[in-house]
Amino acid sequence: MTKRGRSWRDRRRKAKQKEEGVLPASLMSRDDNVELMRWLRKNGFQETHLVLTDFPDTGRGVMATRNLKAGDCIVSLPENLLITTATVVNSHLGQFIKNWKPPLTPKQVLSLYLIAEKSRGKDSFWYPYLQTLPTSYTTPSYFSTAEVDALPPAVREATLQHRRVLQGSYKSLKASLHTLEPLFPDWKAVFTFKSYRWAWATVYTRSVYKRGPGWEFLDPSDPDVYALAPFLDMLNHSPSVQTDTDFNVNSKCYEVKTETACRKYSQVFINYDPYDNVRLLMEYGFVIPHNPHSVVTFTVDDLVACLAADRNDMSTSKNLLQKKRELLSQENLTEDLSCSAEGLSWRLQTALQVLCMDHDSICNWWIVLGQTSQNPDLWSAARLVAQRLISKKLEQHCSITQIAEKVLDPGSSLIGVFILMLLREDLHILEHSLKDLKSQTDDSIDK
Ligand SMILES: C[S@@+](CC[C@H](N)C(=O)[O-])C[C@H]1O[C@@H](n2cnc3c(N)ncnc32)[C@H](O)[C@@H]1O
Repeated sequence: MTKRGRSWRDRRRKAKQKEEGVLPASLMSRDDNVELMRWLRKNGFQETHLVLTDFPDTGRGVMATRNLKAGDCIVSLPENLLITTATVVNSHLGQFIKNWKPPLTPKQVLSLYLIAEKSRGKDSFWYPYLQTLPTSYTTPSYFSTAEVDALPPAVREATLQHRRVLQGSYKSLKASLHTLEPLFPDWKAVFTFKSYRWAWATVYTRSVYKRGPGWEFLDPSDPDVYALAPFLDMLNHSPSVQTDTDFNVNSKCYEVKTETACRKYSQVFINYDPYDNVRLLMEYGFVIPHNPHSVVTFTVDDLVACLAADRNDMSTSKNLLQKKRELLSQENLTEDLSCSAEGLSWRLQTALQVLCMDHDSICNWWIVLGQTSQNPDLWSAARLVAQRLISKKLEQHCSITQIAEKVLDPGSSLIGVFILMLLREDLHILEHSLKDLKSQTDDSIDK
């Protein structure tokens, strides 16, 4: 029998709880959470009707203890409980940050501060908060080699880029870490790449938007808009809710208002933004099943390759093709060429029709800006190319998914679960889009 890890057993238990309709487990009796709530209240956090809870499908989140209606302010966190660049500048680290060479970005400042405060243990004001933070994450810098290899090429590239940014960020600040020696005699052991990776992921996955004062000594290439917000950062994301989260300059509190009612004993979500699953995986380390914002994207080269597959197609002559490529980039039709559970995006349909035009009709290329029904012949040619495009992508995706299913063990890694979920969602989108195109073709033959 294969040995199953703790995360597998946890998920099994949660799945069983879900099947049995058992209430999710409250986390409020855990010492660290009791301490967190006590600390928050002592520092001006207003009582909420929310409790920390372990949910079967999302892990730790927040549950409503009464019905919440649209317009309710569900969290109000005073400014003194936010960690921003101002917190760091006004701390014992401030003078070091001001003199850092090369200048630090706001994300680097917050990451350094998190590591510094964590290393102070109970002496840190933030200790009750820091001890409730995850000790590791499921963002790209935590993917194993097998997990990176299992990704589709575009997502793999985004993962590697994410890692390069993190490594570059650590490398650039490393040169001046020794200046912290007066505060941290063991700075080499404290500010390691591993601790930086953790702090960086904490800032990435848990910050809310709050515009800072624009410190002249910070690198302006990264905007100063991040704030770590204890308790508020326990709220999970759902694409189907609407929330209004912002700093209220009158009350001097960071507030979350829900625009979506929530029933007592249900999980309270906020909406991070209308992100697709790739972006959620890259930035937050999770994916949403049936995410309405998920898309499979194509490049112009993908489209052209399918056009060229039809050797009789006059629309592929070299000069004409070049002209069409220029047209697409001039009209900003080279990006967001995608399909979703709703079918082909307007941009993909339009780009395909442009590519299917012949010499004579290309002068009037703008006719494709209307409905596809206005150019039935052109659209039926474009639809055939679209079918080839999607069949090809589906074939590639099937083999990527089959390999991933063999090499990834969702029983022992949550990252594996998310990667497989991402791949299967993409398969579903492609299958659905292909079916839709085929039935459109059948309908047009029947007419
Ligand atoms: C701001 S934190 C939310 C609280 C977090 N679940 C915790 O226990 O600390 C954001 C992280 O929560 C997780 N998360 C948020 N929404 C999720 C969802 N709908 N499903 C699964 N994980 C989610 C992801 O790991 C994400 O990086």
